[in-house]
Amino acid sequence: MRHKYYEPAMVSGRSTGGKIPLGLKRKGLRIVVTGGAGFVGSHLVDRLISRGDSVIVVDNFFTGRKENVMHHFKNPRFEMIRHDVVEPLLLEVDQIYHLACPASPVHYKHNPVKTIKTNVVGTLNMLGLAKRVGARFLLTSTSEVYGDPLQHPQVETYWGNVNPIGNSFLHAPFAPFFLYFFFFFFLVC
Ligand SMILES: O=C(O)[C@H]1O[C@H](OP(=O)(O)OP(=O)(O)OC[C@H]2O[C@@H](n3ccc(=O)[nH]c3=O)[C@H](O)[C@@H]2O)[C@H](O)[C@@H](O)[C@@H]1O
Repeated sequence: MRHKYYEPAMVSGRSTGGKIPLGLKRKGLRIVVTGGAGFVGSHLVDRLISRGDSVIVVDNFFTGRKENVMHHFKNPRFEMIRHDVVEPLLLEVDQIYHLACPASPVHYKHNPVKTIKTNVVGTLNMLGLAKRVGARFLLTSTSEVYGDPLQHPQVETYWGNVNPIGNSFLHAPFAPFFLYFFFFFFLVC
């Protein structure tokens, strides 16, 4: 009986957690990072590039800055698109990290209707892309979903101190449920 030998996938000296057959290098993924020119997004891009993935940043530069990612400009595994996620976008990718959103109160209150569109329509567009190309999807949210937390810092097991019937209903994390609702509605009706 032949045995397959596996080793942890190592890229840049770091284990990626998955297992690949001995002797084979981990294949780089094609990843889109919306909001990748922002604070959190640009650090995520650094990490993805350093582990060998190809990254497409999609950002409308509402608060993000090219300077945050310009050190990757000459890297053939890096691309950047000025695009508002409220408009649909078709890209062939393996994974989607969806971070595009005005983050601080002064920005998300600047145009509340546009903020809701970004969170709901933008997230639906990115979920639609994920469904079309079979990509894995990660949605980032905000500590605001904890409401006025009773515990600091908030650990993963803490469910927050929030009234779920309030404005939070319109937060982007609920968009997947809207999507399921619409699919169900159109399939059944
Ligand atoms: O903690 C949080 O609440 C926020 O944390 C991060 O936000 P952060 O990186 O701190 O904020 P920015 O540096 O402003 O990054 C947001 C990025 O999204 C982009 N963006 C914003 C709005 C928009 O409509 N489209 C869009 O691409 C901005 O230009 C920017 O590059 C996440 O990116 C947000 O999704 C999250 O809401």
